[in-house]
This record gives sequence, C-alpha cells and structure tokens, in this order.
Amino acid sequence: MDIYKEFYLESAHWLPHVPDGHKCGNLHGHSFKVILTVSGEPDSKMGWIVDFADIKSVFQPLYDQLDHACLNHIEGLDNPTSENLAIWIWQKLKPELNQLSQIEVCETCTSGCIYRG
Ligand SMILES: Nc1nc2c(c(=O)[nH]1)N=C([C@H](O)[C@H](O)COP(=O)(O)OP(=O)(O)OP(=O)(O)O)CN2
Ligand SMILES: [Zn+2]
Repeated sequence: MDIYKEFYLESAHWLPHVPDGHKCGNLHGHSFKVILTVSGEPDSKMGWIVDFADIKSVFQPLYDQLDHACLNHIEGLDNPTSENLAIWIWQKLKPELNQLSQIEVCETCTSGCIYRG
C-alpha cells in the first residue's frame, strides 16, 4: 500500500546549461509541489504505514532549506531541474525514511517528474 504527503515550496531558480535565449536561463520562480510516497503494510494496531506527521517532520529541515530560497545557491543544486531536485531530496530523505518509495516534483501545473531511487 502507498500513502503520500504533499508539500508546496515557493522557490526561485534558473537553469545554467540551457542554450542562450532559453527562457529558463533567466531567474524565475515556481510554486513547486513535492509529493512524498511511502510504501508498506499498515501496522495492525495503528492502522497506518507511517504517521503523516512523521513524514512532515522528517521533511521539515529540507523544506526549510528549499522554501523561499534560490535553489541554485543550495549545495548540490547548482543545476536545479525537477529531476535533480527529486534526486537531491531522495538522497537526503531516504536514510531517514526507509519506506520512502517515490518522490514527485511538479514545477508547474503541467510539468514534473517522478523518481523512485
Ligand atoms: N526535463 C525538464 N525540462 C525542463 C525543466 C526541468 O526541470 N526538467 N525545467 C524547465 C523550467 O524550469 C521551466 O520553468 C518549466 O518548464 P515549462 O513546463 O516549459 O514551463 P511553462 O510554464 O513555460 O510551460 P508551458 O506549458 O509552456 O506554459 C524547462 N524544462
Ligand atoms: Zn523553472
């Protein structure tokens, strides 16, 4: 079974490797949506896989780093595509949240990526 928790980040970025004239080479902002999926079987007594609040707690330090920040200035995010952001979050979160199975990063309402490690 899968459960998920959504987070919303207001962050700025630019993409340093796009060709001259590409709009994403300019500093701009997104309301990023990050969806963390955790998989497993519900505990027989609690009836849940993990408390949603525990997912929130473990993501909070990363949220604090990413929200209202320029992503390019964060170590490891000098090229902050959706793909690289998903990998960055995975690498930081997986050791703390063993049942993490998927990270979805949406840059806009129509664009995003899904990473499963
Ligand atoms: N594979 C990827 N492609 C692009 C990424 C990315 O992270 N991975 N990022 C961008 C830009 O950050 C851009 O801001 C978002 O892209 P896009 O979907 O083109 O944004 P628009 O709102 O302009 O989309 P429209 O549907 O054209 O309005 C670019 N590509
Ligand atoms: Zn962008």
